[in-house]
Amino acid sequence: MELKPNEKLDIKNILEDLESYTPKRRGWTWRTKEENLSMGPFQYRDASTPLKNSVPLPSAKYFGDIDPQPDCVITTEVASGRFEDDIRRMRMAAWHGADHIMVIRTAGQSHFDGLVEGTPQGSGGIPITRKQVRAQRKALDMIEDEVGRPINYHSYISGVAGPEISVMFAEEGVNGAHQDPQYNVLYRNINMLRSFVDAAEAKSAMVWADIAQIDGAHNANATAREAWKVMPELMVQHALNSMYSVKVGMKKENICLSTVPPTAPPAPSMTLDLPYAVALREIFKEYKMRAQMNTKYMESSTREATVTHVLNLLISKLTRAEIQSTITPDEGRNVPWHIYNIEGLDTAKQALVGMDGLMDMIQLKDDGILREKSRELKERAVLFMEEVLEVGGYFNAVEQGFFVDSGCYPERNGDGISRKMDGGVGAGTIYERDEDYFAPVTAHFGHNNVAQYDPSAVDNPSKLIGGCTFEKPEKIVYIDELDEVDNVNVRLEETKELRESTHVKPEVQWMGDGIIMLNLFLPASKRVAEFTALEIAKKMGLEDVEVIHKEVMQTSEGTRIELKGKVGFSIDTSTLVIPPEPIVMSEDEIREDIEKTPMKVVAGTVGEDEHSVGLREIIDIKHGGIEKYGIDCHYLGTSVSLEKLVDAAIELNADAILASTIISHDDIHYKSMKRIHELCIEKGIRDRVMVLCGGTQVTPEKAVAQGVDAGFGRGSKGINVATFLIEKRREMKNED
Ligand SMILES: Cc1ncc(COP(=O)(O)O)c(/C=N/CC[C@H](N)C(=O)O)c1O
Repeated sequence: MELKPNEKLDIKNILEDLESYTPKRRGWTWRTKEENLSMGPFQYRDASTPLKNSVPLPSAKYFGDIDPQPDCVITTEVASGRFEDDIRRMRMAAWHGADHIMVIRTAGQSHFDGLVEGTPQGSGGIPITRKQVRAQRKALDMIEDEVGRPINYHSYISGVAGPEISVMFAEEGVNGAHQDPQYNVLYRNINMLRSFVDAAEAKSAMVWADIAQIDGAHNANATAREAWKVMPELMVQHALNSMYSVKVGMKKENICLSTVPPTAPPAPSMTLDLPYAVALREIFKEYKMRAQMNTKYMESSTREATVTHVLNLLISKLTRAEIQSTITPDEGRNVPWHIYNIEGLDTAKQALVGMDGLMDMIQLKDDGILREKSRELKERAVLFMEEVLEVGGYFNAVEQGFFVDSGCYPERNGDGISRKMDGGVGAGTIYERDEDYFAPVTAHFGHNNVAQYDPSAVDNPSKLIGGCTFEKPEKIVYIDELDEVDNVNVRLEETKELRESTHVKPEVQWMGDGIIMLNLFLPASKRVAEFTALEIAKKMGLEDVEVIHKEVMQTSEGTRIELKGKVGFSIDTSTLVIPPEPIVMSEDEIREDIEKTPMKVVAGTVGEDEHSVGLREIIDIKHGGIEKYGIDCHYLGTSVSLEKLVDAAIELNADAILASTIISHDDIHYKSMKRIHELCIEKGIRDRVMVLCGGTQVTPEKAVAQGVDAGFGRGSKGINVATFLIEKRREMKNED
């Protein structure tokens, strides 16, 4: 099914016939670099092939709506718990430049000792199931065709059912996955021996399916007490998982090290994080870098998180990152919401495009603290690895609490995460394969006694059963639903009214969740402001109100509060009176009309307003202004008094007055409009002079309510104004 940009995704259509869906391709896709790409008035040195459909940055309108794409893959993490709603967010993300969709799993899935089936709702993530994976990969097939760039689908291969999930991912064409046995051990307390045996099996299936691997080192950043102190250990963790993967047969270009700049301001981030980033890339030259944004030092200020993210992006730019993972600015306060996934993506695109060509102009110093610190970190990492060997290897080192110790190795605080070799989930569940063990499957790791049945099948064991599910997808046992209540069909029924009618409710992550946000300032101390805000929200009729961000402006003078709350109603959009979009005449039609009947206008920025750019763009030829159609414009400049503007219209016998104002304090812009209208009446010209007013804070309907003929808000262009002038003049002529 081909998606149409002006039509919503049909989730029911995506769910149809999933039992026979097979993936279009396997493996990871990198972007295609476009050397010296020309876009609009510019040349780009670090860009990739542009998209067919996308949403440019807001300021792209100044440059012909260009939307250049950085050369690295850009990730967004999506997982609200309802995969059907996440599919819509994936489409929004793809239009904002994401080509790597990472699906967070429902809390604790790592401890499920088997595959989950059906489509249960998750918490903090999605229960990864075959049906849900198929639905999302099928949707991404359509979405990637719509935006014109392959999209990598990604989730996690970890936990007690790691191998089973890996096989399922290989069967279903999943393109990327986290796989790192150290994650099981340190963060999910799964038995270390089981974890590494499972990892060999899981990685083998990944190798067969060409799945790109991301490791779990970033978790040490997030878990350590002082994240900058685990840098030596991180390099050891990267080395252990990378080399283990190579030994299993994974190609190095599919091994992506998950690296997070460890700190954030007010730490002196660059002097701490950049040496580490340089050291890491010097040691792991042959591997890919997956740069993740810092999530440890992230509070509920989305602004602060965004600045930290931009500093993280600078580090990626100064060193290298083949995958740039974006974390939504609100990770510090909620499960990521639609709008924040998009903000994270736009932050990455904006910063990376803004830094296009940077490394052709600067280079990192070859001496000084950068190199000294980088060297020191590498030495500490080597010492760490040497001591691991001294104590008898990784498993012993884990038992002795080597990892995530908050000392900066070789200093130790003794507070590392220690696990017992014979402890944890899945302990004692490894069984030696019998001599006559045989599994007729592809990409199986370890001893598989095929020759006993057919020496010619040693490299292709599944030949003995005519192919396994990897060669014969029709052998996959597809289970649709297991739970009659907790499944997508029930959820779709519950939200049917909103999906299949003209009723609309606000939402942050789920269709119909009704949640909105309020952003307000209260001239009160933090605690008083918090409870005042809650009271305001209740009086507004919001339900389940919760403050999600408090920011002191000054202890007693004021506090900024952000809160969320639910609206209990929906709006039937079919009952709304929505004024038609202003139609735009063709340039030729406008020119012909002006040639036939010349037009003269006076224009100025009024009152005490010195902003001239907006009006100049409406007037000047080079901005596509109305002069290009032959309209005779008399521009009076800025801070023009209202009387002077009206008098000029009289002296010049103008057909129209164009007044611009950006300043909107105390609604001064609307008061000025009303006054211009009144002055034209008082001076007896109102019936023959058109009055148009514009500015970034102008709402057309409110402008007309002041008595003027038209208002033009943010984004208006010369052709909009010219169209109105022609049409209004025709209307006035017909009335005469
Ligand atoms: C190596 C590894 N395996 C599994 C999981 C997840 O495993 P559960 O399903 O048990 O939560 C993770 C999680 N990482 C955090 C995601 C981060 N926001 C990221 O972008 O990387 C992991 O790092």
